Amino acid sequence: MTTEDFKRAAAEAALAYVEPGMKLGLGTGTTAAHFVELLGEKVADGFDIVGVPTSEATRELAERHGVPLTTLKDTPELDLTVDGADEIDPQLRLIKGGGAALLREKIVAFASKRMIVIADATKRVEHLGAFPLPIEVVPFGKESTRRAIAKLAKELGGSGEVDIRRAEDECPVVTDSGHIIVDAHFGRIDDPQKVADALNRIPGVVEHGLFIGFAERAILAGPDGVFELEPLDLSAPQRKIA
Ligand SMILES: O=C(CO)[C@H](O)[C@H](O)COP(=O)(O)O
Repeated sequence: MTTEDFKRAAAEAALAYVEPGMKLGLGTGTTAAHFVELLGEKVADGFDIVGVPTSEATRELAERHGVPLTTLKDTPELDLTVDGADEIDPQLRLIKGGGAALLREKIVAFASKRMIVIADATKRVEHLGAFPLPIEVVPFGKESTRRAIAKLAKELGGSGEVDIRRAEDECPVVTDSGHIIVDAHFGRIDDPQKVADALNRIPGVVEHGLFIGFAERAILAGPDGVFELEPLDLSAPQRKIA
């Protein structure tokens, strides 16, 4: 089986948590895309849900697959968000933003009563930080903001390398909300809340990719099967579900 198969298996397992009439947050990325596609199949079979996409890419995908959509303006409170992640630690603290959608992803997850993370098993880590932390930054003053983040990353033990994310044409990636993304090397993040608090104090930082206290459950799929992890489970995945 390939990584794509594992992502799809995790997405499929998450469907078990979707009930008729639910208002769903729809994540962004390749794993979330599997979920949206599978949801489309359920909708075609008569399943009644409505979704709020966390990016324009997810909006387009959902429309293509016939998933009914709404907005947070019309539906400010959601039942469940299903989204991917770049890293998941044993307390289900996450690094997100590899797909440059972290701001809308966090707003949608915060508007949801529950969040379930889906991923292939390689995303599970003991400590966050090997994946550079994506941070959404206002373009005005971006070099000053980048330097302030670099200083912080160094103070907290990282290499301090902070890169403006660029597209294939070398232009900075611009998010759906008109910001840029920087990827910051904090090294091993022992205290994610400390990093989050410090980043929130830097003017120009719109949001960062640390999701702390959001996920109630992670569904991970790998060569050993599909596992569920809950945040208080500080050891390895316990419950094999497929
Ligand atoms: O946070 C995200 C997008 O901003 C994604 O959920 C994260 O990057 C995981 O993506 P993938 O499922 O493609 O590995």
